[in-house]
Amino acid sequence: MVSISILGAGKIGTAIAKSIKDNFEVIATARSEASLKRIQELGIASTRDNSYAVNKSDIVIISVKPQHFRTLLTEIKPELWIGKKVISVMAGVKLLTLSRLLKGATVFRAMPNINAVVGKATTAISPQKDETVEKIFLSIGNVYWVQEELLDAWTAIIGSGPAFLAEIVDAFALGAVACGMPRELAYDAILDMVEGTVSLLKKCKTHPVFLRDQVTTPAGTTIRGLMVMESEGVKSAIIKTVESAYQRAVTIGKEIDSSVQ
Ligand SMILES: NC(=O)C1=CN([C@@H]2O[C@H](COP(=O)(O)OP(=O)(O)OC[C@H]3O[C@@H](n4cnc5c(N)ncnc54)[C@H](OP(=O)(O)O)[C@@H]3O)[C@@H](O)[C@H]2O)C=CC1
Ligand SMILES: O=C(O)[C@@H]1CCC=N1
Repeated sequence: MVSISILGAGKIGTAIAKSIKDNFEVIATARSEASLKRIQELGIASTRDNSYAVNKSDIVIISVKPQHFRTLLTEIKPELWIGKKVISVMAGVKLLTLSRLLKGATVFRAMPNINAVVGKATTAISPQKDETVEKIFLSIGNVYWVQEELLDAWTAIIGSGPAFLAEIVDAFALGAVACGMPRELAYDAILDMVEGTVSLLKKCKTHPVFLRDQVTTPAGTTIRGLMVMESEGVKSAIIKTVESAYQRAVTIGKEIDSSVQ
């Protein structure tokens, strides 16, 4: 069985570990006792010793925060990277940086999202297709092989996207409460509506603007709401939201690259 170590089994690392543990031999690392215990309780081997984990495995997934990457590296003997496949899910950290630091390893950069927790992640991977790497990420959802140039944008839209959508759902719920709807009913109904809208957009492959126009009755309710969205700059705010997250991914990449020279 192919063995995989997951260095930094937090939110994303644990979601991956849970999904692959039946098909791969998995060992996960963390720093705190609480995290190590949490991982063990899921039936996954855990250790604080990153060198031990890397030494034991064919494939290594690095899922610490980018800011913790440098410290992580100091804990692993450099010769242990030789011959390993190493997949980083860290935001921003470039393949060039990885291959410079992990000498002798074949490096991949992947960007999943938190939907991995329910097997619905949308992961982009670079640089070139590898069957085993693909199998790992197919176990948490859909996989797209893309050029690395797209990964910072992917991070902003698909990686951070669930947080942005959650904010929008919450805003809808507050609107519902403002109109007198009970909060719990509102959340259930809004999530159904979001799911249905996504199905419609996917099934009919319609442009979102076409769907919008189908809903918008002349002198009806929707146009009044759309007028507010327009005057409040909602679309522009969302474009800027994504662009700002993208810029941060680019900056993280530069910061990490210069901090590990
Ligand atoms: N959260 C998300 O939605 C997404 C995150 N990512 C990327 O995934 C990475 C992890 O994010 P996330 O899971 O949210 O973060 P978490 O903080 O949940 O997880 C990070 C984990 O790393 C562990 N850790 C830190 N330093 C070390 C070390 N030296 N040795 C071993 N373990 C260590 C921490 O251990 P302890 O718990 O003991 O402190 C923690 O469990 C980031 O680089 C992020 O950019 C990518 C896509 C989506
Ligand atoms: O916020 C972050 O930096 C990470 C990357 C994508 C989602 N969370």
